[in-house]
Amino acid sequence: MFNFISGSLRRGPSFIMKGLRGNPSKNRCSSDICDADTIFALSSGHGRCGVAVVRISGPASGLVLSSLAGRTHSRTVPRTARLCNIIDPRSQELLDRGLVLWFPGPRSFTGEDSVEFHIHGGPAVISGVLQALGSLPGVRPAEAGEFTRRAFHAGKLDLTEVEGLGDLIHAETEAQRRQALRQMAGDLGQLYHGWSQRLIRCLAHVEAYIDFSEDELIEDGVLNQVDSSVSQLQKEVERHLQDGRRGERLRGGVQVVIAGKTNAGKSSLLNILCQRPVAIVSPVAGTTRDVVETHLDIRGFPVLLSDTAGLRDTLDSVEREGVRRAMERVEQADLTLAVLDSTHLPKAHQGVPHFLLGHLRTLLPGGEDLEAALRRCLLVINKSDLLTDEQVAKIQTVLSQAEELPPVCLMSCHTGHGLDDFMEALLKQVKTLCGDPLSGSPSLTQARHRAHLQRCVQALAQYHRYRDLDLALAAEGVRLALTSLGRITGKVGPEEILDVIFRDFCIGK
Ligand SMILES: Nc1nc2c(ncn2[C@@H]2O[C@H](COP(=O)(O)OP(=O)(O)OP(=O)(O)O)[C@@H](O)[C@H]2O)c(=O)[nH]1
Ligand SMILES: [K+]
Ligand SMILES: [Mg+2]
Repeated sequence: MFNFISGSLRRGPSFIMKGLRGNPSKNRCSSDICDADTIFALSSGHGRCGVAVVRISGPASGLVLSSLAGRTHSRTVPRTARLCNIIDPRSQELLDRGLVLWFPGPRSFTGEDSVEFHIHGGPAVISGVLQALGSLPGVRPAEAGEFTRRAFHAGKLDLTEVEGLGDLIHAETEAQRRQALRQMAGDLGQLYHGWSQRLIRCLAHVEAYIDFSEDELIEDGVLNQVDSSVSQLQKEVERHLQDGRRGERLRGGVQVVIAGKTNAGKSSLLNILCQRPVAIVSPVAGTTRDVVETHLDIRGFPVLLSDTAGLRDTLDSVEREGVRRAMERVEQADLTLAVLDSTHLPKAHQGVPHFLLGHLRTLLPGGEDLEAALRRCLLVINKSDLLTDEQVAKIQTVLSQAEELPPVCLMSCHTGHGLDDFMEALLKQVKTLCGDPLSGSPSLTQARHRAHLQRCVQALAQYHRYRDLDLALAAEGVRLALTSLGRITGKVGPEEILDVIFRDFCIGK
């Protein structure tokens, strides 16, 4: 597409470097730490355990190996476990017998020379080995996250991968683990990296146009191509942003609130879901006042479940505060379980759907439209054991025909009738709210990603706004968009732009 460019390199590529500084060979990080130190840490969990792993990284790792394991690294096969006596270099006392692994840089997690000791997990063994390590010159305990930070500095991981690793360590449910693994494997980083590559190309072309179009070295069509690339990218980023917060929700847990009138059986439902008596259940209306929260794993999906005070008008100021908090929770919730006492339904069954809609109207937040609120709701008609079989059958028939209602479950916390159907309905909603972490394009998982992506979209709009007014300002928009993406991955270096210049512009050279 370019007909030029012998002239471009004569002028030099400095035009492209504006605003992009930094060490081109490494990822950048806000605080620069001294990587000359060799660091060590207990990498397995604290407390008594069968095997503990102590990790060492840095230039003195070879010294550590010879001092504690009596072997020089030149005699040690890399990445192969070997049973050794582990000795205290000060006293030559035997500390333990364990496995030793040698990872010469750059093929290690941090990119530096590294060693791992797999030792017995008793506190005295661990502290003996840690003290022996600390006695060596140039070797010190690691700061929190320092191994990962070194891996980032060495370009082994981008920021999204670092976050994925952190999420994996904290993942409590299967779906969270899947999402974290995917992010750690670089799926999200690659998506953003791909977008960055396209923007770099756009920027390079606009800058080149600014610098060389007067010399008629560039075809006119170049800017039109940039226009459509920027528009296309803008659409993709916007689509990625309109994910209903699925990835963030899966990472942080789905907020589910149980709400309804007093004595509907809300706390009974909470206790069934948790399979233990978390909240007090009693026939006294107004038993629950505070919000009672528990974490649940619903078939691999994380849920933060809250039981709330029953809704009623009351003069009791403490209960009123409870009701206020309940309403607040409903407003913030991803999903509301609206619980109702089945004996309160109208006797004329045809009137049930209308009655239920009226009930939901009083319960769900008034600010947004009811339809949107209904999508985030599951109706639970409790105490079915107090109805006759005939009544249950009639209500179920009426409900199955009521299309305007959210999913409804007729059940009993006392007998467990309808509980399986309720669990299925709940799982379905939770799954929809979290999405499938393995299918489709990877989800953004943090508010930080969202903020930078929103800035990216705004910056791309700046390109369009100034395209015909001031090309330099338009280019600045692309540069800002690029920086926003770079902030997510932690990667934005001039070398990437130089690559494009050399690849695209130096035809035949
Ligand atoms: N028959 C019957 N009684 C139930 C059922 N579920 C709950 N109850 C009873 O209903 C009463 C109220 O139950 P709770 O779970 O305390 O109701 P709640 O909605 O939390 O009440 P508040 O916290 O006061 O708003 C208790 O006596 C429960 O034993 C049910 O499925 N069938
Ligand atoms: K009660
Ligand atoms: Mg209660």
